[in-house]
Amino acid sequence: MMEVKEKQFTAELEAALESVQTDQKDKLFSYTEKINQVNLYRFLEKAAQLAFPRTFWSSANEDFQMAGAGHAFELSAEVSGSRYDQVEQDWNALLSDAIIYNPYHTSGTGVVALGGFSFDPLKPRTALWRNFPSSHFSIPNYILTQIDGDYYFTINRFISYEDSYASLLEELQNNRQTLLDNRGQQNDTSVLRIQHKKEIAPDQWKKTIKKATDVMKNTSIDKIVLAREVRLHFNQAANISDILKRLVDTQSNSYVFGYEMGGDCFIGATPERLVKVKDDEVLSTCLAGTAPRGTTVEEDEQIASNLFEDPKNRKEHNYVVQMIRSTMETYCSEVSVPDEPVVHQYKTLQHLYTPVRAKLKKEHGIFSIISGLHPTPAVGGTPRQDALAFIRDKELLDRGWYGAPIGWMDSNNHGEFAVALRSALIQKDEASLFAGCGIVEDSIPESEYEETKIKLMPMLSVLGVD
Ligand SMILES: C=C(O[C@@H]1C=C(C(=O)O)C=C[C@H]1O)C(=O)O
Ligand SMILES: [Mg+2]
Repeated sequence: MMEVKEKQFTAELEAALESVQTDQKDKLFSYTEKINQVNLYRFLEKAAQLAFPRTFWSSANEDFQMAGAGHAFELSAEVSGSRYDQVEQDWNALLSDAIIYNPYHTSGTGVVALGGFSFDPLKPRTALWRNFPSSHFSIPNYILTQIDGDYYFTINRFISYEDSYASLLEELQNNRQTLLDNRGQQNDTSVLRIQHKKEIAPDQWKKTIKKATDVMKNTSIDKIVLAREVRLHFNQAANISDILKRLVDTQSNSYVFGYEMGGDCFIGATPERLVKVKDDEVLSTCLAGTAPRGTTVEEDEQIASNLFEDPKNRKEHNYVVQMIRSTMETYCSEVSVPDEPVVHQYKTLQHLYTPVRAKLKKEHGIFSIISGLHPTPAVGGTPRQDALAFIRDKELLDRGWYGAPIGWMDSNNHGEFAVALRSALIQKDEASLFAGCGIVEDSIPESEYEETKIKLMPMLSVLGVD
């Protein structure tokens, strides 16, 4: 730390400790500084060496990235109905007492909570997701933020009145030094290989699709999203920071996330924004309807125009648009949705895409919108409750955090959540991958199966070779 900054830091820390002791109340202390460039993946490696659980977020165009180390404070709610309210209340309570030094007021610096929810709190949790509660947010102890090429470093420490100034200072300065030290061994050069790949009950999955299409022919259910799991076994423990880097490098137009809990890490590169809030500006995305990429430009364009014209894919997509538009109208004004989707291209596939823009009504925040939107018919179905009941009853998978909101929010009430698709739960030398499809009345099980394969490809390719 430069001399002048160090003085500032020690003065702020001292004042924070004094405030905690005077009020006899534990408080979160947060200190942000601007720093020179630091490699985010190296930061994550150092965090692992210090045994800190890690968090990571990279926005779709990579101009905003956060890497977190440790949990200075955790927000978690197991209650199902009001889990969004509970997290929001705890977050507001934490902020109301927090002692924040942050001259930059830049999104994603200072007191930032990263976290997410499970897909369906009413589905019994299995051992697979034992480390991931129904909702969990972390205010990391240390956050490295990159915005448009500028770097910020935040220290968050929950201070108790029993803490001593000298040991606090030593702890924070030592960790800061280790985490921001860009030297040391380069990333592991050993090659991760997939030794064993097991598709979990693919035939039964296809049968469930048939069941769903039968149900849709005879009831008012229009769409049900069904997902399946692939379990991998590697030659060695997977290196999380390497995999996150590979996802960022290879998956353009995608949010890359990582969330570590109890040694397991949920990672993904998802194309789907659920909601972004910056001041009163709200953005959401309708994404559904899928086709592969072509091998030539002509073939690619032909596939895209077929996708755009295809009634079955347009149907899948329109259910999402209708639902997101009506939900946004509840919480926002000036909701603007184009009449037609466009085709967006990703590494291995193309999607129908409709962006949504709106202005947040004063009485609402990001959590009201999340609670209204999740699960959209892109991951649940329509009508929502009937589709969810079918999934809960018939899908073999414990989705855990797959298909659910994952993201961040800060003390300026800025935040963004994506839908956790194209994702995997890494458990040392094993991993579970997830992919699903929007099933409508005219879905063909075999084609939906092929669709899941192209959705699994990006994750399989960064996790090694067969
Ligand atoms: C369910 C997933 O993706 C969803 C399903 C899609 C579809 O069926 O066309 C497309 C995008 C998402 O809405 C997934 O990737 O697992
Ligand atoms: Mg589809």
